[in-house]
Amino acid sequence: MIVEYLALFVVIFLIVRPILNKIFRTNKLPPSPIGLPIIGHFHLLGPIIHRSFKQFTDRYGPIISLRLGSIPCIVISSPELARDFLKTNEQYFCEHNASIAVNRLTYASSVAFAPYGPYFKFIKKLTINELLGTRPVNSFAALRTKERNRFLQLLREKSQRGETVNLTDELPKLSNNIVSQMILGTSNDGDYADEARIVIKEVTKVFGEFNLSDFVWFLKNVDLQGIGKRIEATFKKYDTLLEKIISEREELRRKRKKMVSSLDNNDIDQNYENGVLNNNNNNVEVKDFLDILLDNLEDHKEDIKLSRVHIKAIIVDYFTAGTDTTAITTEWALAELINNPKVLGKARQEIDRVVGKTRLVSESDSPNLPYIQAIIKETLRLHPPLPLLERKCVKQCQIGEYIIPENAMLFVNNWAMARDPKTWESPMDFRPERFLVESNEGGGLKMGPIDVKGNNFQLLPFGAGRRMCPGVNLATQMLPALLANIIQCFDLTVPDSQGGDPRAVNDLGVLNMEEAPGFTGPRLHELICLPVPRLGSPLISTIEA
Ligand code: HEM
Repeated sequence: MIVEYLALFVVIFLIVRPILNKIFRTNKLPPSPIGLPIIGHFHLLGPIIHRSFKQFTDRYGPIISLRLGSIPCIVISSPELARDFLKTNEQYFCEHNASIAVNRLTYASSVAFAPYGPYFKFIKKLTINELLGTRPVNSFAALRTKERNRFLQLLREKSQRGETVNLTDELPKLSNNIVSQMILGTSNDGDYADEARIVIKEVTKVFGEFNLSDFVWFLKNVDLQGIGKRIEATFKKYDTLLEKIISEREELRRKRKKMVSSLDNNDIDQNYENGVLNNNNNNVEVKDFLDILLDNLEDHKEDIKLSRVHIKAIIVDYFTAGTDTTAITTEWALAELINNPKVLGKARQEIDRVVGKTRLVSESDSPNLPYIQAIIKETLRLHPPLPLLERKCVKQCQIGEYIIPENAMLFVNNWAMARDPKTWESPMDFRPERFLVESNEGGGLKMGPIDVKGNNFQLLPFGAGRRMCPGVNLATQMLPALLANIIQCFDLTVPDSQGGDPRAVNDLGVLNMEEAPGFTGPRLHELICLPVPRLGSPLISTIEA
């Protein structure tokens, strides 16, 4: 009997509460589907969270509130709301929300999840000056060319042997080689690459999972989904790897110091040129980002003193943030081009007209290749590598008619915004032309006003404002040239037997474009292609790594 009364009470409470809220406006939260006690709206979420959020948005409008366990969440899905939250009220949403997985896997010292305070500002400045600002990104152009050429060579070898290439596996290797050499130096060319990539894959997977322990307070220490166990296993693997990388570097630095102290002042002047030490074995050592971090650790000259744990966390941050995002963008772009041969044809026409057929496209050609750039933008629109921007409300605030509670999670649904016909004409079509406008100078097309840097809030693949992605320069330099090189040199044909996955491609040779669950919106099916040199392209024999 008591159970029946209790059930009746819960049902009445669930029905009456929203009505009372509406009448008395007691909580002024945005509209919300009916939730359950304790778990809130968890039971309504499917495996791909941004899809579930879009279904709620289609029903309740562009701003909704949810409760995931005990955590209030706000989901927004329009450029106007994105501007309200990320620009007009940016001070309330300038932090990322750190989950249990993030805290453990980044030693609770991640820059990406740090509060917007002195530590974050110090590392951001250091990163822009030494790694990801325009100057350092330009200074690594030769490294990127070398890695792109290696990738093209791989495609050439595969094509000569008549073998397929698994792009889902190979593209992250390329991006990880670039990011890891930018951080750890070119002498580490591939030393840790395989181990690092496996670990990064595991880290990004765990980051993307909704862990009940994050949301239901009494499950905080209960590992119902087994995620905690996987976090620990992943942590052990990469902590060992990072210790190895840092210890080897410390040993090398000790040797370098010894060598310098054995030189007299004249020798030092002769051996050091522009901050570069030549150790007489033609072995020139340039300070890389890891050296700069270790300088801070050893010298303690800066206001912010880094610890070994900070350094490990920073490496994890940049490895994970920079690898999958760029690889997945290239993979989706190639898949879209395979499914849209007209777009591919126009892209090639542009390359042949601007660059010709006797040399490879280089990064410096990008400004003259607006159609290629528009393909990258269109890919980032339809397949944003971070389908959900996640922020945390650091202080209760009022936005429009709604009160946003402190510690609420904010989700900006990039994926849903790209599919809104109010913002985009025929949103589901892959149409790079939407980003181009007529050029006054001699006809033709040029880039239109919508950029990827969040300035007009229609397109937010890199986020916006103070917590916007610092890798945007690197990604926008790297992606157009890589895509252009691949399509300049090869036709990618899709064999029916996509690694034995019958659903990856249909009878007409059209690729299945479904996504898998995950932090970075990966493709459900691997992209496996047979590279065939473009007819008569003499370029392929000239590729040098
Ligand atoms: C296509 C490539 C990439 C995309 C689409 C992308 C996207 C994003 C997004 C959406 C955010 C969150 C921004 C926000 O909250 O407003 C972010 C943050 C971040 N990204 Fe990227 N990213 C890419 C490449 C990179 C690369 C190459 C690196 C570095 C090597 C990088 C490092 C970071 C870091 C450190 C953060 C945290 C920033 C902070 O907390 O302020 N990203 N990225």
